[in-house]
Amino acid sequence: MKITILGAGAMGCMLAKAIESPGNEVNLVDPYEAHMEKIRKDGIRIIDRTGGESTVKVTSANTSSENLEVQDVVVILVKGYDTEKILTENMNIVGDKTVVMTLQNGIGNVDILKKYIKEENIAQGIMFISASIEEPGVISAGYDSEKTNVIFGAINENHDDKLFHEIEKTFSMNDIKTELNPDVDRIMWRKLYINAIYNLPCAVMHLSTKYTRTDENSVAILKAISDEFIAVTDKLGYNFDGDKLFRKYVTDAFEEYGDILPSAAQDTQKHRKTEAEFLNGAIVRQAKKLGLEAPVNETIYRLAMVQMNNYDNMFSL
Ligand SMILES: NC(=O)C1=CN([C@@H]2O[C@H](COP(=O)(O)OP(=O)(O)OC[C@H]3O[C@@H](n4cnc5c(N)ncnc54)[C@H](OP(=O)(O)O)[C@@H]3O)[C@@H](O)[C@H]2O)C=CC1
Ligand SMILES: CC(C)(CO)C(=O)C(=O)O
Repeated sequence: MKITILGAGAMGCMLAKAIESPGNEVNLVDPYEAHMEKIRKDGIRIIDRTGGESTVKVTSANTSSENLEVQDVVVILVKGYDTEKILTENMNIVGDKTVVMTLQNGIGNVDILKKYIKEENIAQGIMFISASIEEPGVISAGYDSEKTNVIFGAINENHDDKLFHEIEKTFSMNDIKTELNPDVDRIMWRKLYINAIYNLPCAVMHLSTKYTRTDENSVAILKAISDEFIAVTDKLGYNFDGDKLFRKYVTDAFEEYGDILPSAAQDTQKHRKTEAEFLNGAIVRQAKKLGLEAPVNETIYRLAMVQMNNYDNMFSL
């Protein structure tokens, strides 16, 4: 299978690890020239946070897709604010049957894909991996190889089911497990719960997950975000158990992501944009559509926007 990953940052490189096998062509496209050059020369070095290292070899790693043919699958793994740009820049590798898949966090990327791609060719999903670029060509990552790490699904019943099952196999070549799941919409909202309580709150508080869970004022904010999320998702018909989710991810020890810097906090540290629109911003948009209010999500979203619009104007701590 010919697969191109548009956006070969932390998660794009982890997906390359999932696909690498002699039968597959894996192409990376990313504007980070030094990163692409290092990967072309030495492959991707992946440092597992629980110990161990591996090297992933890809077919090509370039800043542009101009030399690539039409692909079987194109996966978008840039940050949400770059989705439209990267897709429109690379339509040369998208053919009539190419599956275009978003594995980005949050809600809203599919609506962007729908503007350019037939619905039966769109796939959406989510990755249960935490990773960051340490230096060009080097990724540090944490994931549980006993669990499913990537879940994806179709958005339209007229999709090519055989091809989607082939993709499931192709994306499970190594110790990263990928699952095709008909309930992917619900799973994406369920993942948004974790991102909504941690990504922007950690970004605006400048704290890792551990300290947002141990300060009582912060816990009160996380609880309010959680309650509003549950009101919205109840109205969408998902009926998540809010108390159980809050206990699992906030009150009790949260081993998987015990003390990490979520991707939006990493972005803030580097004075980059965050995916605010696709995280708490998406909850606010959905609440409005449903005639609900989500004032705490809206405040966190707006604080994150103020912060990312004013990196140059801030005093330092
Ligand atoms: N990191 C994590 O732990 C997790 C991240 N996610 C999600 O995965 C997605 C990707 O995040 P992540 O891998 O962390 O992000 P990174 O910042 O590590 O990587 C994104 C990459 O996309 C590149 N890019 C941006 N615009 C373009 C373009 N026009 N053409 C080609 N490449 C482009 C970026 O380059 P440049 O830097 O030059 O802009 C960057 O290298 C996000 O939706 C995130 O929320 C999900 C789970 C966990
Ligand atoms: C849940 C978490 C924090 C790690 O996978 C994440 O999705 C992110 O960092 O954006």
